[in-house]
Amino acid sequence: MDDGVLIVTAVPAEADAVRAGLVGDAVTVEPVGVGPAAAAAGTARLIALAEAAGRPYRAVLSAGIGGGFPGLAPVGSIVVATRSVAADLGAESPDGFLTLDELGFGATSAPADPALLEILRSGLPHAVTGAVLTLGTVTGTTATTLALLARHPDAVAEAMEGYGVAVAAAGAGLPFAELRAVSNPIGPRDRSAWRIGDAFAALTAAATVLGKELAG
Ligand SMILES: O=C(O)c1cccc(C(=O)CC[C@H]2O[C@@H](n3cnc4c(=O)[nH]cnc43)[C@H](O)[C@@H]2O)c1
Repeated sequence: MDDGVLIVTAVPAEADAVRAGLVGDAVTVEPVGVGPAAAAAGTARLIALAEAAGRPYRAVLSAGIGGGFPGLAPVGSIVVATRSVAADLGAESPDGFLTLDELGFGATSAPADPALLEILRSGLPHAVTGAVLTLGTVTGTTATTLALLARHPDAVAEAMEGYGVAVAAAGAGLPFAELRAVSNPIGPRDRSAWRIGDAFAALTAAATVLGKELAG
């Protein structure tokens, strides 16, 4: 017997929004904290606890709100990640940013599991798909927005946890995917432009569909 699918969010309000769309107990939703370190540590702990209880998860999703790149992922839209990228993990140099891969220390891009990605895309046909960047610092200037897009032309959104959840899932040999509801445009910081309620509503609607797709 397995414990189904684990959906990891950053904060309790995101977990509540996801749970509000779910029926049954095939999906477990847990908040583990903001940022990639909390996400990796919290996810690894939840996976280990489930394994120790003899009810291992069969897949792990990172879900929550996120920023959308203007013109690519509008506020209120749902984003399905083709890959989750640790976009600020590396080194600055006079010639530009060097990724961890370029430094020879490992991969900074975690691709979505192909089967999970197909489930998300077919269940959410209106979702925007593309790379979702994981950042330790929320982008707040046009310069950083443009630099990120130049380094990652396939990026459509950013958040703070996906890559961390992916590392924990990979460590346990579990399939991984990331889903985001866009709460704000990426760019010059304007907290008044955040539409967190709209994003939570989109998250609940997406969970309603996914609960059925993931239960099988
Ligand atoms: O308003 C602030 O100053 C502020 C600073 C840091 C984080 C927050 C959050 O509310 C983030 C919580 C959660 O939301 C995700 N998120 C949402 N929008 C973005 C974004 O544009 N860039 C990165 N992350 C974003 C993130 O995954 C956090 O867990 C508020």
